Amino acid sequence: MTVSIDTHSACVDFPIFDAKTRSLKKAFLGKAGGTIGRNASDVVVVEALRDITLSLREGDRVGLVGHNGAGKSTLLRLLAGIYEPTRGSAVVRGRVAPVFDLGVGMDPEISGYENIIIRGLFLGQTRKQMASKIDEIAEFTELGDYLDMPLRTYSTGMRVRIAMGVVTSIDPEILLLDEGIGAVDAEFMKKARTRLQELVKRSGILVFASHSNEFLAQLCDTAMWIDHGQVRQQGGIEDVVRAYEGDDAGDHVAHILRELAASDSERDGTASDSERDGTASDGERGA
Ligand SMILES: Nc1ncnc2c1ncn2[C@@H]1O[C@H](COP(=O)(O)OP(=O)(O)OP(=O)(O)O)[C@@H](O)[C@H]1O
Repeated sequence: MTVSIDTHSACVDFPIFDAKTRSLKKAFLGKAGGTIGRNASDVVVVEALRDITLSLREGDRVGLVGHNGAGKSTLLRLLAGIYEPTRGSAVVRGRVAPVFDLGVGMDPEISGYENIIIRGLFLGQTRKQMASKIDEIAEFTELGDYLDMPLRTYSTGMRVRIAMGVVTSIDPEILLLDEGIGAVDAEFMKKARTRLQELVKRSGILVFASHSNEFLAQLCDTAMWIDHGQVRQQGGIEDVVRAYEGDDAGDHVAHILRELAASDSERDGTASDSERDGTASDGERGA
């Protein structure tokens, strides 16, 4: 099956039944957040997304940038099928792995091992697939005997290790990432970063919302600037970040992209086993 995402003039409104309507300034656009208005029934609504038309195909890696409340998370949830468009349409073909909240799908009363399986099922894997990956994931987490202990005995970072281990072990057709994944301790992130980049390479389509230009440059090719629920600009990641955040940020992205290209070509000279494996799984996926 070919993977694809197509939305046509998709809108998402959130009706707010208990809004203090007296203090509502009509047509006022703050810097953050979607437009506040009224629907046909005169109920106050937040227009989180307005007329989003986009078309993504296999191989697309799109970063979402924009102010707080611009609509990035709402767009990811629309693509994940968590929200239906209020108007317009959203058609998503392919197995979606939504990675929004690393804690979702984890049970504090069962062991780390059991949580690895559960979390994998939550992301669309089968029990058999998870059983074949569990040793490798366990090793990645470096949690040792803790994996037999109930999850409630873990620190936050230890839980994140489990979640990251599982997320980066799957083969998603459509990977939807919210930025929370950036919040891991630096040393572990270094190790997780390579796995995350490999995960993205295996995915058919990536849509990634983040405020970190470094992360965006590492994982995406193109970007989309969401502004008050609308697509303000779409294009190469450097251009979009430059338009959204200014020249310093644009230059920073350009610098990261140059560094990545340099280290890629350095590695290409001496292709490692993991790279050859990566190419092989690219070919296998989608069969
Ligand atoms: N469940 C909800 N009920 C009401 N309004 C909501 C809900 N979820 C989001 N919104 C509103 O929709 C708009 C878009 O929010 P969204 O979370 O998509 O923004 P975002 O771009 O992801 O922001 P951030 O960068 O701060 O994470 C905001 O105005 C927000 O207040």
